[in-house]
Amino acid sequence: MRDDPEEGMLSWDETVFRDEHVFEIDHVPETFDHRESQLESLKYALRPAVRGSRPLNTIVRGPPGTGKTTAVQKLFGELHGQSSVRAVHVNCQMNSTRYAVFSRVFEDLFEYEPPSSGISFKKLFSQISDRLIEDDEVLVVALDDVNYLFYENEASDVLYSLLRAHETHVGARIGVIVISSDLSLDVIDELDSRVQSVFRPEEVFFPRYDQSEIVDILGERATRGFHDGVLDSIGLDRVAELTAESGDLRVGIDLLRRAGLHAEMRASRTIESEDIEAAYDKSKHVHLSRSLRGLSDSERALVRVIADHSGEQAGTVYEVFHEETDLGYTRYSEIVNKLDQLGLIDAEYAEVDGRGRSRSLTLTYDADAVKERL
Ligand SMILES: Nc1ncnc2c1ncn2[C@@H]1O[C@H](COP(=O)(O)OP(=O)(O)OP(=O)(O)O)[C@@H](O)[C@H]1O
Repeated sequence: MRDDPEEGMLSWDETVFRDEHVFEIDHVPETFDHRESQLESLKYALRPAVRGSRPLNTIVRGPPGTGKTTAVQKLFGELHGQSSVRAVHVNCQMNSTRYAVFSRVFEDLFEYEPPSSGISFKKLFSQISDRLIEDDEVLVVALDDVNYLFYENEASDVLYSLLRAHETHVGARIGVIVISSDLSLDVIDELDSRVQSVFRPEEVFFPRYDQSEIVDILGERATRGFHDGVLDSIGLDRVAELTAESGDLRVGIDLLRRAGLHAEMRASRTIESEDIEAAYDKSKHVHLSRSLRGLSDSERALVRVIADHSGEQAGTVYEVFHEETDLGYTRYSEIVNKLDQLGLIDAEYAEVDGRGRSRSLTLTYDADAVKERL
């Protein structure tokens, strides 16, 4: 008897997923529970904009994957119906210079991109302000992942321009929501004093979800995403437990999706513990993947070198890096600092055999996991 090659496989139209899209990274969930007080505070800060005044500037802080972006996007979605408000969300990981941030705002207002060069920042800003005044709109800019502006030394310039707009462009009304997931970064403290004197934001904090909240949120997502009976409560509890280890809800959402795919690969119509454990090996690194995604070529090159020379002295690492990229020491030091601030490496000063203090550079993640994702 011939083996049936189809045996042990689900047919093309058999799947554990009812709607796989709900597990995608940019899916905005329909239900958004456990963030009532944060939404209230944000709404309070934004309310003046609806009446045509500048909103209260706000700083949103909290660890990764705690719903900060989603909360702001939900409220911006509601504001889009208001003719007096223009709400623009800027991802600072992707737009990490002042020119790039304002280009995003320009693009939102004019529905086309400004030239990437050949027009001065001043001109770009004037066009934005003129447009706002002409349309009688209040602008709210959400600077998401603002920590990236600090790593590039652009934060003070960006905020200064936005916050002083009503003085430099009379009639322009602009407010900012600054979002940071880097808890070691003291946003206000790190700004120039000229910015500090005009930036006194409201603060909204997003704590980690506790395990029962995670069960609740992921359970809702699983109900929408999987067919009935695919994931039982024991499986859901395990996913929540693994998610709570990092506190990043993204791990849990990714884990649900990968566990579903793993079950399908075994031709199973239900997710079992082996699917969850196997999937977790990849899902636990979603934060790492995200940090690596925004890096430039030379930054990636340095991560690669450190992965091969983890724990060695900064001077030794520099020699290898310079050999590969031809970049100088100043740029090298800047990149080391950025990778350190991103939590990808630990750059610690230590005594070296009586020769004074030097930094040693250590990768904070497993080297293979990093290299696989570069
Ligand atoms: N209360 C919630 N209900 C449903 N889904 C949620 C909730 N909070 C967060 N999520 C989901 O978790 C994921 C991460 O949320 P979000 O991107 O808003 O986090 P964040 O705090 O902005 O993270 P980061 O600081 O890393 O950018 C998203 O896919 C979002 O849909």
